[in-house]
Amino acid sequence: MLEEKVRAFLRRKGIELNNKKLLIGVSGGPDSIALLHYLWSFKHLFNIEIVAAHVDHMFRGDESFQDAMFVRDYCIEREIPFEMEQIDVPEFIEKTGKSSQAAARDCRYSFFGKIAKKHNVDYIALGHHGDDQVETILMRLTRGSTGKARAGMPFIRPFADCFIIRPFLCMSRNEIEQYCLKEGITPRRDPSNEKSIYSRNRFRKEVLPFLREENPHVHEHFQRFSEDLQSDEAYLQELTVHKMNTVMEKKTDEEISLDIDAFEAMPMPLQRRGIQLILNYLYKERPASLSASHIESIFSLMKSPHPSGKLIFPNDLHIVRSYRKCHFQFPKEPVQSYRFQVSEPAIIKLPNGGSIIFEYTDCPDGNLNNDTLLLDREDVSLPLIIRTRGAGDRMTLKGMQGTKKIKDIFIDCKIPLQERETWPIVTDAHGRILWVPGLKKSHYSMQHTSGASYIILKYIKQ
Ligand SMILES: Nc1ncnc2c1ncn2[C@@H]1O[C@H](COP(=O)(O)OP(=O)(O)OP(=O)(O)O)[C@@H](O)[C@H]1O
Repeated sequence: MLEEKVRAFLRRKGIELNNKKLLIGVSGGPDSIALLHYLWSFKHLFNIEIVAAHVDHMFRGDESFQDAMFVRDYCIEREIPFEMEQIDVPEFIEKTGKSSQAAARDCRYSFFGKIAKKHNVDYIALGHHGDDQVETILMRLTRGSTGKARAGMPFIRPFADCFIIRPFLCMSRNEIEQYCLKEGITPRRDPSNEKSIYSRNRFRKEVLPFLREENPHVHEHFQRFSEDLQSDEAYLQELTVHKMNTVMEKKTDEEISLDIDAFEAMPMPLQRRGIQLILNYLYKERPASLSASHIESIFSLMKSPHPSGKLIFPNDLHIVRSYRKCHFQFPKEPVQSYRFQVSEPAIIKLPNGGSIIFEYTDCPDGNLNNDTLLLDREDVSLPLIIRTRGAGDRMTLKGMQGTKKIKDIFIDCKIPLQERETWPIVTDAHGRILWVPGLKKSHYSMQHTSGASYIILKYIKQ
């Protein structure tokens, strides 16, 4: 019996309808009219308040208006408050370019949200049933969905300050039809439910009969599968968030950097979810063209024997591997190359976020590491030039014979590709490279010898 099964299902899901207010989305088809009837007939027993809501999508002219009238009349006869709206979905499709199903859904849900607020309801109940669930799961698996999308429709989810629930997920289409017959309800039939142009209808007609033949209770097993997968998924998701916070750095809303070694030490199921997490964070709206093969290509990039490489994803998301780091970012405005001249004490702010401090000193203190350069005031030709790298730049390193390419210094010091473009280089007035701040000094750099007068340059990285 439908009544007992639904009550047991709601009990198992921990939903207490007593003293609650519900909005029911009623299309006039068998499932939602049966749901309305079911909740209405238990109104006093449950002590619930119900409101019915119908949207005329204006797809089928007078026929769809008659659906609305059917639901309205049903409600008037039973003194059920009724809300309806005619929404010009064909016009909405024209404006947005959405598919007819997606457009109708968007319009419907925004109406539900509005009416749910108006009546201050606890739940919005929809008529999706177990066969819808089987179709949804199979369609999503066939299309290649990931994560919790594979689990189909949730029984409950938050929506517009209340919750959407689907009390009929435990029932088959056939059981609902039987209930309608028993209760003397003659639902409206939407002819588009028969059209094979819709993928759902093909699953309904071709796949469902086979499964039902194999096992008449197939929808119950799919529903269990859906619930188990959703709870496993929620748990793994929580673990993933926790772990990912230790291996990635959110630099901005549009940039995340990942430590590859720490990431690869995570268990594989968390790695896959971790990548999804990054993509969901960066893509505010996930592009439809993003597929499982994109995720695979990120793993290949990180595992590649080459220390650097780049992928370009939909909407121009760049994924750049540089040594043991992987950067996910939407490219910023390209940073222009720069060139500053300095011949007296000053602080030069660099476009890469760092700065260089120019000072005079007779008595430098502190340790003279690669972030500090000491020059003899008598020897150096001013102005000093602070600029980005140029093709063929070379310098003579302190304590070494011959010259070395600046490019090789960046490679030896494992400076990520994108940082090299904006890294400062300091030369004297003749263009001789004196210093690659933070990395290497040339043989022009001095050790402190008392008595002389110096220029001291300090590099403060971002
Ligand atoms: N035009 C509508 N107005 C109000 N609610 C709707 C409308 N269309 C769908 N719904 C709600 O969304 C649920 C799922 O819709 P879907 O389009 O998948 O099914 P349906 O074939 O319309 O189902 P039904 O047999 O209830 O007509 C319906 O059961 C109903 O609760």
